[in-house]
Amino acid sequence: MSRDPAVYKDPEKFAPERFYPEQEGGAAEPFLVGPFGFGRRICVGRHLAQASVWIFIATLIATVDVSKPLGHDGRRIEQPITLSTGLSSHPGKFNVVFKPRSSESEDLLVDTLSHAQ
Ligand code: HEM
Repeated sequence: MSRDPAVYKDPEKFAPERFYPEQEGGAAEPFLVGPFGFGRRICVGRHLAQASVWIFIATLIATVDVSKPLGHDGRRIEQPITLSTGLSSHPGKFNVVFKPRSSESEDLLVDTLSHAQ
């Protein structure tokens, strides 16, 4: 459903801006509805789940740089991206480096984590 070329232009491409409204220069492609079910038994936690993912991603991209790991030769290690198939699809294992953007970012993350435990 999420990769139907009749609904999504170039559906395999990672293009979050596809969901922007037309007034903001986007294609206004529809948000997915399937992952949380349908009808009267639709997931009651969907708003909490979506808000939690939003906060997590926003925190991550605001505070850390995410990059490919370096090999012994100092070059970035390229890794194949694989996806499982089935009822839901998960990415296969790959390594990344999370590096705080600044000492302030690092302090913020450490402080936040210490309150979460
Ligand atoms: C990304 C996270 C989540 C996904 C993908 C997800 C997905 C789903 C799906 C597919 C269903 C079945 C809907 C159907 O039968 O049509 C469901 C049901 C349900 N979910 Fe979630 N869910 C998520 C997070 C949560 C959270 C955070 C909570 C609670 C805080 C929650 C509570 C429930 C409950 C109670 C049901 C049963 C609803 C019913 O049968 O009336 N879910 N969820």
